[in-house]
Amino acid sequence: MPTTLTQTHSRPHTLPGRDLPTVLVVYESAWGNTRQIAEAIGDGFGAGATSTVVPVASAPPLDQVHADLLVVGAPTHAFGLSRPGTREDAHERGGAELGTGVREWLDAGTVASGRLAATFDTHVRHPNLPGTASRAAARKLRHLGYEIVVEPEMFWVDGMEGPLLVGEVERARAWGAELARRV
Ligand SMILES: Cc1cc2nc3c(=O)[nH]c(=O)nc-3n(C[C@H](O)[C@H](O)[C@H](O)COP(=O)(O)O)c2cc1C
Repeated sequence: MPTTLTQTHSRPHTLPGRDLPTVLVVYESAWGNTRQIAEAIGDGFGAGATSTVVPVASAPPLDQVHADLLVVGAPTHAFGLSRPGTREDAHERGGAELGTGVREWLDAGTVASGRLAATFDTHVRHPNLPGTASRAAARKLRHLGYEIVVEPEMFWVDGMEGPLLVGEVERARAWGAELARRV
């Protein structure tokens, strides 16, 4: 079942006295490719966690995130995380108008309020450009004191607007399931 801001999963057979881990997936997306990946990652957690998937504009301030695992995803813009200018560029090319991004959300954080984090991005495969949003986000989270539980992961789109390459949604679901085993 897809997870959204308002929907959460709960395990039907929870052991008495053992709470489910909580996972917050925060994403940025101009054309919806990163959103699809974020939702598939949330699906991958299945009933093993209470997971919430939320666009960065609706996310709580980073300092108020107390999830057992924080997952952050963004489209790669200019070899890293988007900036106001690259988001404006995306909007002029037909993407959504985004008032803020993952860079600003992370930069507003002052301390790791959680312990564990993971990052992902969407990225054009051809040509294979250097620099990714997921590595930039992981650096910022590490700097705040988060432990990055797995290597930053890239998911491939066919071009500026997407679509995602065949199999990437399934790979994202599998990545979510793998993350669920790390919390
Ligand atoms: C201004 C701008 C700069 C971009 N720079 C890069 C880049 O450096 N490397 C890359 O692989 N893709 C780049 N892209 C393509 C984005 O990665 C692609 O638009 C994104 O993955 C789509 O995801 P979304 O639908 O979630 O916005 C760029 C896109 C825009 C709009």
